Parts: sequence; C-alpha cells; structure tokens
Amino acid sequence: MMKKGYLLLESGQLFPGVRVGASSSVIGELVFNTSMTGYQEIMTDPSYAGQIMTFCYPLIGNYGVNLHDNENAKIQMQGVLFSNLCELPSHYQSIKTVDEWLKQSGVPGLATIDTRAVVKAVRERGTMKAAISDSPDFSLIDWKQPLPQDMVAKVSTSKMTVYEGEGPHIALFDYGYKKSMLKALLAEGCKVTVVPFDTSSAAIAELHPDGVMLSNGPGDPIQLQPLFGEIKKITSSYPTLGICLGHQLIALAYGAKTGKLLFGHRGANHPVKELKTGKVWMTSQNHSYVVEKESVNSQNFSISYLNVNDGSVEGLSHNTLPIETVQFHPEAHPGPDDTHPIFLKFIDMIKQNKGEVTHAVTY
Ligand SMILES: NC(=O)CC[C@H](N)C(=O)O
Repeated sequence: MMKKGYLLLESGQLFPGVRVGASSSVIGELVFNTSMTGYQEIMTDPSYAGQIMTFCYPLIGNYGVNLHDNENAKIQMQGVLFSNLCELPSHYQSIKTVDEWLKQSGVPGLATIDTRAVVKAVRERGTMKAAISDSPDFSLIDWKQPLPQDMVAKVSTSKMTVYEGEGPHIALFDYGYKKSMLKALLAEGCKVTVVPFDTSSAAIAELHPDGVMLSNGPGDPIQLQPLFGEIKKITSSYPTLGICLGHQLIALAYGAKTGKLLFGHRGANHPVKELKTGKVWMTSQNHSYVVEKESVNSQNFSISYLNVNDGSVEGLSHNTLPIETVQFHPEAHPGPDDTHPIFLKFIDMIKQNKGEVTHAVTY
C-alpha cells in the first residue's frame, strides 16, 4: 500500500504526496532543478547537502540507477520531490530503482507531488524552508530550527588521496567535489591529490603542486571565512581554477562580496556569455549564491562570463595572476559539456607557468 506523505512549506503551503525512499521526516532548504535528465548525477552532487530538491521534469527514474553515474559516494540531499517516479525502470545498466536507492541511502522523498506548483511557490517567494512529514500538521515542525551550517566539513574528505598521472600535479580542494572534475583532470593525464577543505598553505607547499583547483560545495560561502586568508595565499602561489563554491571563495578571499539569488540557478541549459569572445555557452548550474558585480575590484579581477538571463557574474579572471574562476560547471554531468575546454585551458595555464610550450586551446 502506498503511504501518504506531505510537503510543508515555511510559507504555509501544503502539498500531499506519496512517500518514497526512507521513512524519516526532514526539514531542509527547498530548491528546484530544471534538468530533463541526469537525476543520478544531480542526486549525488554534494552541493545539495542540507536541501530538499524538487525535480521539475515530470518523469524521473525511468532508466533506473547504475554503477557509473554517481558524482559522490552517496546522496547528500535532505530529501527529494518528484512528480512521477518510475517504478519499473528500463536500461541495460540499471541495478535498482530510485525508490530502492533512496531507501538504502536513508534519504526520504515524496512522489506524485504537484512539482509545478512547488516551483511556482519557490519562484515567487524565494528559497525557503520545507519539511517532508507523515502529517499535514504544521505545528509539528520546528520551523525555528536553524538549517545545518557546517556542511562543507561534513562532505569533505579528512585525508589526502593521490591519483597518479604523468602530467601536471593538481591539488584538488574537496569542498564536496563532483567526481567528474577529478575525471576531467585525470583524462588529461594529470596527477591529482584530493585534499581536505581546510588544508593549510604550508601543507599544500609540501605537495609541490603545479596547480590548484577549488571545487564546488554546499552552503553559504561566507561560512568558510576563517579560511579566506589561506585561500588567498594558496591561490596567489599556484595557477588556480575555481568552480562554483571555489569561484565564490576566491572572490571573497580577494575582497569581493557574495549575495543570495531569489531561487538560484539549477539546471542544464543556463546560457552564459564569455565577454572576451562574445560567445554564448550553454552550461550546467547548481548554485544559490553569486558574486556581486559591483564588489569585484577591477584592479584585481576582470569579469570573464555573465549570465545571459539575469546578468549575474559567471566567472572571473585575475588581471596579473594565473587564476580563473567559473560559477557554472564545465565538468557537466549532468548537462552540456560545451565549456569542458576550461579544464584544457587550466592545464595550458599551468604549463605556461612552468615555461613549457603549449598549444592554444580554442573552443
Ligand atoms: N555547486 C556549488 O558549488 C554551489 C555553491 C554554493 N553552495 C551555492 O549554492 O551557491
């Protein structure tokens, strides 16, 4: 028998649904993703830690869950909302249903939710708290309960891991990195050392990396303020690529400010304009926070990409140091990999820094 469940919004709206996944009740920040495919990658993106995520696309789970598409070892979301969740997936690589996977992962969800109405509510009021519960009773939810604050520490690794390669050595800061970032570097022959989020500049110096990459990750970047001094020291010492949270942290470390979007950018078709060439690229995105344009010190950084829809900052390029940052996800997974050459440009930047001959990377 299908068990009823409810989505309760901080705004007072109530959505009935059917329980899927784990049976626990949770509270989290309500967000939505517009991607039509790639649910396994989305559900394992650690940047969603602490959030209840709504799939806008109305049919999820039809190709099941496979052994290859996880972006991280487990699902870090608080909960997931579906319109139709497929019970009988069909794909030669499928090993389980999304419902079974959620149950095994201890993550609750709701299906048959009016996701269009949920998305409208979030678009109107902005990202807000929501709860998944067995009861429609709002008084049972502790709405004052603060959402978890130290999520990067929770999702980051506690030890360094080395992936061998013949090419440049990259220290990859794990704020909750997506596996596709590591894969993109390894595919180019790089040696990669994944390091904990709070690794010091002294510990990085001992690794003698050729370059540094700052990953994506959950939460408000300002929470990592105690690390800004070290981030500035590290990124000014090595060629650097910052992606999403990594981009925000670099901007903050050099004195810019971040703000929160009303309902974030989460999906696989967000157009960004590269200011140097005037070209528009389709990108994969997942973020709530943005670097505030006016706060970028033009003595240090130039804005390299802007969002076509809302004009927000999508990338920074340091004027004198080899530092590039992007708010979007060049590693895709899911989504278009049109901006994948950003990894190749990063490797070129490292080689140039070492005085090696490079081939200009073009899109
Ligand atoms: N994917 C990310 O790195 C997200 C960064 C940050 N947590 C935000 O929501 O803006």
